[in-house]
Amino acid sequence: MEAARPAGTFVVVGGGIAGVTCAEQLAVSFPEEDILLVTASPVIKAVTNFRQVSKVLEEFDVEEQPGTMLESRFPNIKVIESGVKQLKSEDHCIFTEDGREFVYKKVCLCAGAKPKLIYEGNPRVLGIRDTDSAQEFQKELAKARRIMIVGNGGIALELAYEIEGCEVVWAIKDKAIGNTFFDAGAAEFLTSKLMSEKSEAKIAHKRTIYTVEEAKKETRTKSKADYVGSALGPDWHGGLALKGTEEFSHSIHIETRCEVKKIYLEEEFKIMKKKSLAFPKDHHKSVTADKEMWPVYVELTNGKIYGCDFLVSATGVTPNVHPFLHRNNFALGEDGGLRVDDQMRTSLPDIYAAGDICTACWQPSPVWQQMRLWTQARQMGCYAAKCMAAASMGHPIDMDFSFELFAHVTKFFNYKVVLLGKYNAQGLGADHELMLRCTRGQEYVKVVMQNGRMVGAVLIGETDLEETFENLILNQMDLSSYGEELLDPNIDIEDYFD
Ligand SMILES: Cc1cc2nc3c(=O)[nH]c(=O)nc-3n(C[C@H](O)[C@H](O)[C@H](O)COP(=O)(O)OP(=O)(O)OC[C@H]3O[C@@H](n4cnc5c(N)ncnc54)[C@H](O)[C@@H]3O)c2cc1C
Ligand SMILES: NC(=O)c1ccc[n+]([C@@H]2O[C@H](COP(=O)([O-])OP(=O)(O)OC[C@H]3O[C@@H](n4cnc5c(N)ncnc54)[C@H](O)[C@@H]3O)[C@@H](O)[C@H]2O)c1
Repeated sequence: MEAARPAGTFVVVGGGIAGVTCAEQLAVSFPEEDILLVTASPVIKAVTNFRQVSKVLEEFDVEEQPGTMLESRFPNIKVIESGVKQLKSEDHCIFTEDGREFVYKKVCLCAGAKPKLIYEGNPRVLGIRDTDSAQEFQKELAKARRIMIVGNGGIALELAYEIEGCEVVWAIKDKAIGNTFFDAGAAEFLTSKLMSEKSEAKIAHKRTIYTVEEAKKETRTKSKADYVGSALGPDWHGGLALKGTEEFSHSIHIETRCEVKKIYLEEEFKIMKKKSLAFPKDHHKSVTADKEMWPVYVELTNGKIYGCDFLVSATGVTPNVHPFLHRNNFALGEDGGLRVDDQMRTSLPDIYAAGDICTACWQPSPVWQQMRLWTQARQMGCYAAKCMAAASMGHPIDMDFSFELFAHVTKFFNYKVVLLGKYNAQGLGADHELMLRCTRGQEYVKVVMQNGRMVGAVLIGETDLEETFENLILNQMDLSSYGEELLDPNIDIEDYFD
């Protein structure tokens, strides 16, 4: 006898970009059905002003909104504001913090990720993930004279450029800045901008819009404070004054090829009688001992010790799988995310996952890789909903086109940055060539070539090359005969390949 089809609704867990996009798409696919969006955060993230810049590049704004706004846009979505504390996969149900139980026929887990902090729990170590943690950081920065940033990815890059009025010691494991996005050449291009005084007319670029009044946030209960809110995204710092106590605009010192060896709070440090270093204002002068006392001291693996007001750990994220693991034997990826296949299914029946929580385990296109980014959260959320709908109707669907080519557009140091395909020659071994074009202070163009074909590119500045390069990577045209002309600024490459 055929097993009875489980009753229940479509449920989505998480009110970040992945969850909201998934719920919206389900609401469109099943206008007659109720879609439940269960989220621990008091606000949801909505994608607005979506622009398809080219075939795969997309840009959009993000608004933090109360759940009721989503409900009014999609009358068949119901937002439940409570964290999921348990998932019973065998019974097809979830239990929320406020004591409710919801039975699902299919559920998509979109609970995001948490910052992977070094020295988690130390009161002088901060991480940045959601609006609350960003505001906490801003509050501490407003009292600070010197901070240390540890990590070399997106958050560290943004902070290093944005912070004013505070000395910043930036400690990185690598030899150049921004290792998750750039090679040493691009890093050098950006470092020169970082080290020169920031332009006075700093262009305002605030894209994240916060529409929820402070009052609403203050009504959060203590138990909810244990949950992380949705991750911040493009221009998260646009509305925050990232300023320390001092009057200078920018003061940064980079310590390369080192990690944090140990952290000492002030009292501990005094007893040890070790020496800390003064902030190296002039790189040509020899380093001197610091005469000031600081709330925390950071000893680096290169032997140097710096005192500071606090340390920001911008050291990546871990998928937020913990609330769902109890008695559920999920297959996990190497990075700890829920493994999903090409239909966004986890290893357990009727459970899908999308966004930062999941690890893409399908055979990817040769020029796509997963990165925990805003754009991928939206694409995965949307595609997961389509897969859930297709499975309900009994047929799988083809992989969405957005997974054909990795494409990310962002802004670092006020430059537009476009990353395409294997932009850092990821996984290509020695079997590739790089071509470069660089005009200091203006643009940096790097293409990654393999067997005469373009497989990746980094475009910094207003290069206008993204669409053409995207096409060249997608159509894998043999470009061997063009040689270096490919990057010749005197040739209009768009006309060339028309
Ligand atoms: C400071 C910062 C800057 C960034 N900048 C960029 C950028 O410029 N460009 C870019 O592409 N990406 C950026 N990112 C990354 C991007 O924000 C994330 O990849 C993306 O938002 C992930 O979306 P998500 O929906 O998967 O997860 P999240 O946004 O983390 O949402 C998870 C949701 O699940 C909820 N939740 C958690 N646990 C539970 C539970 N047990 N029960 C119910 N609900 C739960 C949370 O409250 C939240 O609503 C940035 C990230 C940070 C932290
Ligand atoms: N503009 C953007 O696209 C943008 C901006 C900010 C954040 N983000 C995203 O938000 C998420 C969080 O950002 P993030 O900067 O924390 O993560 P990230 O993954 O971008 O970078 C983490 C960095 O920390 C370093 N690191 C890891 N462990 C370390 C340790 N123990 N000691 C020293 N360094 C260590 C890594 O080498 C890496 O440089 C990421 O998914 C990131 O892609 C994107």
